[in-house]
Amino acid sequence: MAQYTRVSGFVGLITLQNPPVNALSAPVRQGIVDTVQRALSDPEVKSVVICGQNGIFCGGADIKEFGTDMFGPPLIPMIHAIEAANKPVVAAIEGIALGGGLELALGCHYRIAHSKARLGLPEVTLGLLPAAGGSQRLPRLIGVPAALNLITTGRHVTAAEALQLGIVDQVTDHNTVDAAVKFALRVGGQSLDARRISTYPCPQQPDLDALFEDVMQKVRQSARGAIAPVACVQAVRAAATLPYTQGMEREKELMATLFTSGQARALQYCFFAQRAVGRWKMPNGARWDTSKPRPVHKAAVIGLGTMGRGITVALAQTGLSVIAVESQEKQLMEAKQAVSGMLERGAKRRGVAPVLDRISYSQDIQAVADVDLVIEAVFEDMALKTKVFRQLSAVCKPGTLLCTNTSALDVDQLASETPNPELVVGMHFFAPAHVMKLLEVVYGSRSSPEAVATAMQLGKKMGKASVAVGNCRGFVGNRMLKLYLEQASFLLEEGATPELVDGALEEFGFPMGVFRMSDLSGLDVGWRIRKGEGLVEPGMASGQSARIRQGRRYSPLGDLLYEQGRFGLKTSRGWYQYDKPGSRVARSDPWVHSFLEEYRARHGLVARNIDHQEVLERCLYAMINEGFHILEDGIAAGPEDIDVIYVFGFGWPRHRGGPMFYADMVGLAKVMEKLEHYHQAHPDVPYLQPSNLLRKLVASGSPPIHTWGEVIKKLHSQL
Ligand SMILES: CC/C=C\C=C\CC(=O)SCCNC(=O)CCNC(=O)[C@H](O)C(C)(C)COP(=O)(O)OP(=O)(O)OC[C@H]1O[C@@H](n2cnc3c(N)ncnc32)[C@H](O)[C@@H]1OP(=O)(O)O
Repeated sequence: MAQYTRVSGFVGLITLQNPPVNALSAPVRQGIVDTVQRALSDPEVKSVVICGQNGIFCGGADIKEFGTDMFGPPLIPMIHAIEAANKPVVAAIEGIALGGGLELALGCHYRIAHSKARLGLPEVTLGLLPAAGGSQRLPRLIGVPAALNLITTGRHVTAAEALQLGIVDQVTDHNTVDAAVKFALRVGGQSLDARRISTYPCPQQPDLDALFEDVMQKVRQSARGAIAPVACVQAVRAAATLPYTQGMEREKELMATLFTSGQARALQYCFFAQRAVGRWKMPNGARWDTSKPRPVHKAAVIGLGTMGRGITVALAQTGLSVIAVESQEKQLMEAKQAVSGMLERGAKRRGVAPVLDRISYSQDIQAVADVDLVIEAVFEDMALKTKVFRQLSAVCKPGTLLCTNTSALDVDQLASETPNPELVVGMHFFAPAHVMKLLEVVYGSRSSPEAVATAMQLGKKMGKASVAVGNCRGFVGNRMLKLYLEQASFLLEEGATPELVDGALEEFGFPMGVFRMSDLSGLDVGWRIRKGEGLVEPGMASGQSARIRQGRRYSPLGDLLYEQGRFGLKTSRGWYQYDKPGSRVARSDPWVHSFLEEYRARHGLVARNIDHQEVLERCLYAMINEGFHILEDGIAAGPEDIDVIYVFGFGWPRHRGGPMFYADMVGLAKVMEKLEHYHQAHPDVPYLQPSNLLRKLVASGSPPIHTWGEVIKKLHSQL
């Protein structure tokens, strides 16, 4: 809807009304068309102001309408009518002007923004381009390089930057609508010839071809297979080289391809999934809207290794007072220096003062006596963590939340070491903890809804996509990752190389293949995890039974590399070789190839040709199948939770929506059939057998992903 009033005698004020973000739904578009017409036909009205209710201009097109039969007046003629008006139209931008919202403002003759407003064309993040003239008007207004930057990244700019770029005409700290009305009164009756952006020539740019070639190359590289950023460059190129009307034709043509693409569906699914995970629920019925978080002002971090340092930075940057505890003096000093460095670099990037004084350091666990929440981040060892939890229970004030950053260990076991197990939850951060956007909040069987709500709220404050998950080995992310890693190693045994496997996964869109990722995180880390699981047996790695552990197929390849001192990047040798320790440029290593050949010969394995398709199916479908087990077990509340975890924590390409969405796109029947095929070929790998839930979904006609919950509910009620 749009409300119309006449203010100050001569100004028609149009207010967009569609909470929460005044998205341009069909009724809003109809409202704009009607009210603009009314203002233009009223002889008393000399000028028009468009604003949004509740301090928000407009969040763009209504994303919920995409994929439905869209009705109502289309955006493009609506914006053209505003631009063509013979009375000045001023956009009063408060809060946000995003996507179609900014395109609407660009159709206005003037734009006035509040100093706290943010503007942008984020369509690319939804797999689209600004196709209501945004790709044609913005370059004409601010020049090609700046428009390319905004449109291909989708980034939001502040009002100050928008003013500097020339997107807005004025910024105010006061009431924006009042300022816009005053402005509208002043410009009423003035010529609008120079105010219609579509009539501007695109600012001249030296060597346009070279500029576009360079940008296209960079965009293709960073897009990792996403098509929208490439289409955005093509649309801006049309603005720079064609008259406006032809440019609009090109914009429409490019949008037609994007609009119905699987990538747009995936990206829009991710948008809503990211928001849906905030509405968490636990199998016992506890949920986000009935559970009250506790206030957290002061927190503590125990253990200042890599994870503890990152968590300390993340907490301090959120505005909390933090006590950072490390029992070893040397470690503590090193950590203090490292944390200060991280805070200073972060502050410099954001143009703010570093918050070093929010952190105090101590060697003594007694220092945490009065904190509201503790995050334990000591070495991944149950005995050590148990000891810390016992100490914390004795030291902390009643009601302190005790959180563990374990990546796989049993949260219930840790909780059982404390007198108040309801106050224990997992807060599983991902390295580097102050950078990575994912947080798994792990509830144990006795965690209280209040404890979960508090951890979820803290995660949100830290800017993390926080997902509540149940307690099992590896939770969601690492439980699925284990099978992905295993399949990759099996493929090496069967004839693949690290380069082939990584090539297939990087072509799929992962920023890094599995072996490059292992080199980065350290082969010693993986070895320690396997040792903790009782899988590494000294002297077994090269023996006859090396390839069977705990009754199942096992690949000791990672253990053998570890035994050679090849830990990855840190030793400059791993699955690849590196010029020096820490260098990130992975080069093929002939040693690894001969090692694999000798290994196969020793174990009587005959190398066969393996193609990219098989790599993807084996690695991804094994992981997806585990995702179905996780849903069946109730460890994740829905497929969105798994997908958000993979997109935000494991580099799953967002334009493919996450593993469960991908399975839906590929077709559940096909995923099941392939799993059956690979299980038949590898009967010693039980997890290749399709899960019960996958079978049930296929038997129910492969319903769309948003309805899987019903099948899961039915499955649970049968148990
Ligand atoms: C032929 C031409 C066709 C199409 C043209 C398309 C051009 C476009 O305009 S595409 C849309 C561009 N706009 C965006 O991408 C903005 C998306 N929204 C956001 O980035 C954020 O929501 C925000 C506006 C910055 C607000 O953030 P925050 O305050 O953190 O609140 P949220 O939790 O994110 O959102 C609240 C609530 O609003 C829903 N929502 C937000 N934007 C839209 C939208 N454009 N359409 C529909 N719904 C929207 C969001 O989903 C939340 O609701 P939930 O129920 O919680 O999901």
